[in-house]
Amino acid sequence: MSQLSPLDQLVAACHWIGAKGWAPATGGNMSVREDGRFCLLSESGKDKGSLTRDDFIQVEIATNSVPSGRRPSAETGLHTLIYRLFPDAGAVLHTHTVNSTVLSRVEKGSALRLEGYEMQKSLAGQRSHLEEVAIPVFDNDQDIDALAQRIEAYAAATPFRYGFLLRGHGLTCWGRDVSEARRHLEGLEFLFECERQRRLLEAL
Ligand SMILES: CSCCC(=O)C(=O)COP(=O)(O)O
Ligand SMILES: [Zn+2]
Repeated sequence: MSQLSPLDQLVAACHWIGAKGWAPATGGNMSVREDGRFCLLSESGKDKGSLTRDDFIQVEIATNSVPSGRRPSAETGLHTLIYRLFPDAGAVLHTHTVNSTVLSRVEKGSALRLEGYEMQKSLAGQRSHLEEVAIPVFDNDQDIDALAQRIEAYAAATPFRYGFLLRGHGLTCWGRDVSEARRHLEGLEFLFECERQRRLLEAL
């Protein structure tokens, strides 16, 4: 059990993500739920690998309103959507990795289907490599409200867990707390690397 506060755990996760090279330039954004009403979101335009506690901004989950008047992530609407859709979600991590950027473009369908990998068990509730894990892939959009509406409509028809890919953009994933969100990010990123290698080798 970590002695760090959830925000300090999130700051540590951001540094870890930065060290992995998973949030190049100013890419990526991260948040943690405070309670049923508010979350704390990374400030827009910063290097997410060097964030401190002061770089997180309180946002109202229901309305996206920002009491401080500061500028949280441009993708705030995706984080708040996740907190509304998944009441158990306690932290959200969005990264721009090469694997998630490329695979989401190569995959032309509406989901990346992972099957046959022991590491699927890094995802909460997965018990066997024989089960399929479907990670939805949504076309990217600069209109975050429109994108959030598309994701919400998809989720109503096709329930999913863990995260989603934005085509040519990256992965957004979550967990019940920062620790689980980190595990899901690391597990999914490993699975994406495997899937990229498998597709490359099987094309030979
Ligand atoms: C070069 S990053 C483009 C914007 C983006 O996709 C991202 O994740 C970072 O945006 P933010 O407003 O959260 O800094
Ligand atoms: Zn992004």
